[in-house]
Amino acid sequence: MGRLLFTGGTVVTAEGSYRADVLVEDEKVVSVGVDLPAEGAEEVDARGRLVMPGFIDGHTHMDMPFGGTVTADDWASGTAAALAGGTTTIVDFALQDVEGTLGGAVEEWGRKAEGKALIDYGFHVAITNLTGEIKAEIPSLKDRGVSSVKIFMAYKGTPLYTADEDLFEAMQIAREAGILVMVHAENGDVIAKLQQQALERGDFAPRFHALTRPEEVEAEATNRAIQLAEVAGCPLLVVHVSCAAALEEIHRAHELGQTVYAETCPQYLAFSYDDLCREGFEGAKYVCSPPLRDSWNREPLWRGLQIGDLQIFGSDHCSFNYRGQKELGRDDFTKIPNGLPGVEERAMVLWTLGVREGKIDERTFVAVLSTNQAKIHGMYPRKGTLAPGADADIVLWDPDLEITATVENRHGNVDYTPYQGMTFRGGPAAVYVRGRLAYRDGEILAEHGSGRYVERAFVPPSVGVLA
Ligand SMILES: NC(=O)NCCC(=O)O
Ligand SMILES: [Zn+2]
Ligand SMILES: [Zn+2]
Repeated sequence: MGRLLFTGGTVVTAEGSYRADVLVEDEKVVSVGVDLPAEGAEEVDARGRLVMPGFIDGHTHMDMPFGGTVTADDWASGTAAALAGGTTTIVDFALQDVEGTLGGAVEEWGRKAEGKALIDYGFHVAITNLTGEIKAEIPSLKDRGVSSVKIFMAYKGTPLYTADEDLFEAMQIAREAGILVMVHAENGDVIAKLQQQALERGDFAPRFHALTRPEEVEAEATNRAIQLAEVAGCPLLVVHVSCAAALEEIHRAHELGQTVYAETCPQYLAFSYDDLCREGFEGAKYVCSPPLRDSWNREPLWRGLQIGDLQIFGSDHCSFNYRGQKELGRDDFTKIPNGLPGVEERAMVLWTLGVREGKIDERTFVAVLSTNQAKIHGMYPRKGTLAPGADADIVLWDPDLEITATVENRHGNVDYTPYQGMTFRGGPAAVYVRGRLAYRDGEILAEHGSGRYVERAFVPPSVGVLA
C-alpha cells in the first residue's frame, strides 16, 4: 500500500478547519501538518477539496428480515451505496432470531457481511425476544466486540416489541456491563390501538401511517425511556428522533445533566408528511418509523444538531423496493414495510440543506457524521478523526460537486429513490478506506470483502464533551 501524502487540501475535523497535508502509511494516518515533506510518498492532489475523516453511519439495516420481507440492499449493494456517500464504516443491526441468541445474531451477521462488505463494519444487536436467558447474555456481547443493543418500544404485535419491565431490566444489566442501550422510542400500545381504529374506519392509505403515530406518542416514549434510564443509571441513545416534541424531552434531560445521546436522520430533514400524501400509492415510498412529520419540525431538528442535543446523524438505511415490497401494503398501510434508503444520500443531504444553508457549520458536519459516531459507538480514536494512529479513512469532499439523484445513478439495489430529482450540492470526490482508494468520481473501486469487522468498546462520553 505504501505511503500517500494528501497535499494542498483543507483539513476539516470536529475541532476546526485548517490548511494541512496528511501523510498516510500502512492503513494509518502518520501525521497532519503544514508542508509535510513527500519523502517518497505518492502525492494526492487535494487542492479545492475538504479533507475529512471517513464518515461513520451507526444506523443501517442490510439484508435484514423485516415486515414480512427482507431489505433490498445486502452487504454488497448497501456498502457500495454507503461508499458513494463518503461512508467508510457502518454499524448495522444484527437482528436476533426470535428463537436464537444474541451471539447467534452476531455470527449470522458476520456471515452476511463476509466476502461482500466494501467498507469497515460493526454490529449492534437488535433484540427481538428479551427472555431471562437473553438478558443474562447481554454482558457477553463485549467479548464479541459488540458495545450496543437496540430495544424497541414500538412494533406491538411483532417480536420486536419490548415491555417496560424488560427494557428496564436490560438497562440495569447494560449499565453493569458497559453496553449502550439504544431505543426505538414510540408507544407501541397506543399505536396498535390507533391503527386498529383507523383500519376499522376504512382508512387504508399510506398517510395513515403517520396519523396513527402522532408526535406525542414518540415524545411520551422518549420521555419514558429517559426516565427509566435515569432510574437504572445507564446512558441511553434515542435513535431516529423525528420531531420537536421528542427533542424537547432530550433537551430537558441534558439540562438535568443526564447522559442521553440522540440521533436524527436525513429523511426527517429532507421530507415531510406531505410526501406521505403523494398521489395514489406513492406515499408508501416515504413510510418509515417514526413517520415523516409536518415540515415545521425540521427547524428545531437543525437547531438540535447545531447545539448538540442531537449528536449523531445516522441514515436508518432500511431499503425496500416499491414493486413487490412497499406494495405489500397497497390495501392496508400497516403492511407497508417501514424504512427508507439513505445511506448514500446522508452526507449530501446534510451538506446541501445544512452547511450550504447556514444551519450547521463544517465542524458540526464532521462531528455528527464521523467523530461523535466514533465516540458514541465505541470506535474512537481509531475511527472518526484525522490524527496520528487513526485508520486512514479519508473523504476528499468537493463542496461544489453537483449530483441530481435518479434511480440509475444510485449505487444501492432499490427500484426507486425518495430523493428522485433532488440536486445535491457538495459530495465526495474520492474516498479512501484504511489508505486504499475505494471510490472516485462515481465509481466503486474497492473489492468485495475488503471491509473489516471493527471490534467496539463503549466508553461513555459525557454529552458536554461531544462536539
Ligand atoms: N425506521 C424504519 O422505518 N425502519 C427500520 C427499523 C427501525 O429502525 O425501526
Ligand atoms: Zn427503530
Ligand atoms: Zn433503524
